[in-house]
Amino acid sequence: MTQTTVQSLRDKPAVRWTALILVALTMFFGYMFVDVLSPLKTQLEETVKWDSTIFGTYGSSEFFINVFCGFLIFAGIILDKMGVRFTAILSGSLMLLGAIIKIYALSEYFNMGGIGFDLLNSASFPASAKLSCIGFALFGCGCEMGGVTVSRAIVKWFQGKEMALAMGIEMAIARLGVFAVFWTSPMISKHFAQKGEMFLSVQAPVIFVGILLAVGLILYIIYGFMDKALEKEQGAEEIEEEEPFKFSDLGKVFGSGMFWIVALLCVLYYSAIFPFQKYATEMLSSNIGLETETAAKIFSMFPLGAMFITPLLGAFLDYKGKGATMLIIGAVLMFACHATFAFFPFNEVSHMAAVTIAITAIVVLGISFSLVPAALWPSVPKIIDNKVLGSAYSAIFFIQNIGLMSVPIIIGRILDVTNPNVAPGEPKNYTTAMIVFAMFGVAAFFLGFVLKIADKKKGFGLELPNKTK
Ligand SMILES: C[C@H](NC(=O)[C@@H](N)CCCCN)C(=O)O
Repeated sequence: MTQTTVQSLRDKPAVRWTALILVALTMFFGYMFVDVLSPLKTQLEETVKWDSTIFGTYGSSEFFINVFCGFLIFAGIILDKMGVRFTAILSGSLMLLGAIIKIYALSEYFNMGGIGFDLLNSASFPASAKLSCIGFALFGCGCEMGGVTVSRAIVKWFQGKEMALAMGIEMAIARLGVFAVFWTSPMISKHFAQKGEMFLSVQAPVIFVGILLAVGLILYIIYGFMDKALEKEQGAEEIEEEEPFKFSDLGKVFGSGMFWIVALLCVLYYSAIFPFQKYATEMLSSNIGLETETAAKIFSMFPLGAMFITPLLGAFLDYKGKGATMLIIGAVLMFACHATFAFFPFNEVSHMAAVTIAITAIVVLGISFSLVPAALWPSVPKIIDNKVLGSAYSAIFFIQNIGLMSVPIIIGRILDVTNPNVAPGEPKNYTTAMIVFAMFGVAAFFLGFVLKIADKKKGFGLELPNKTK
């Protein structure tokens, strides 16, 4: 006699992996948009007169609303109250709205005195930059909200199944987005620059990724139908999710010493990664004398390496442990890369040697960027009570966003101060800026040690494997 069991949608691998691909693709487009202008810093300087301070402020603006209005905390509440479907579509819409504003800000029409130009323009801060910041800030709300929502969606579909693998793959797909944009953005820009279309040379890459964000919103809507079908089938209460957000949870989270060590380690480490991405292309062309397109291609090896190694290191952590050690090694490697760009005399060696050393340093940073995220995020459940895990993650993101917001401004200011007589588009001295990035590595290294010692004393099991035999 054969027995037939009714399979839930979650039990069908093809269905749950389709759900993952739908939400991960939107994050892929989101991460592309985050860095769409990063390889074009020099062109922005020449075309729309953004000096390094302005560029830094623009880079920071992604996090303005998340930090100053505490939007990330509200995002958690919205997610709890309205659910994954609504929040996913809201975050996708915010990302698209931000993109449309940025596309308008970089248009020839606007910059030639179009609607809103006179209202926003000032000698010290061009209207194109102000409006781009507004667009990027709205986009940033959607992107960070999307990040939290996607994690929740993965829990919904994968809890009790391949959840860590699904999270690793989602992160890898996001890294692929950064890789893709460091290739496509300079290529599109060059195409229009060669035709003498200066505004389009910075606007067209944004239009391209803006269209992808519209596709991303459609994917979120399609995901919404799958989400609804799952809820209808099982009933929302049957799906084990994290506890709903409560303000009192924040007290418990902020009262934990271990939370502060991890949150500070996170802000220090990520402050030397995402803000560095914004300056890396110009730093490479300045240090080694490369064209923008070539410098961006070299830098694209960073997210690509991280994409392949992160899931492997996640698996290593699952079976062998050594989470705190991985954080320490990651910080050392990050310091080594930034210190190389700060101190190595690239102009005193052959071009070939300079390029080889630069590529090696970038690959080392890629390994570091695999070690730290692979070890950091899965460490949080070991030190924080499961009941307040959702609040802990949003609190860590909030603290991290403060660093991601401040550092690009600081680096931009440093570049302008240390390069007083450098004309727009000319190579810059990046030594001081790179020393600052390297110092974040030193601080993260010490915090990694503090974490390891605290773990040894209190027995959180950060060095132990996740999987029990
Ligand atoms: C998972 C982690 N993402 C984050 O930390 C985000 N809060 C920051 C993303 C910055 C770009 N918007 C990661 O990507 O490792």
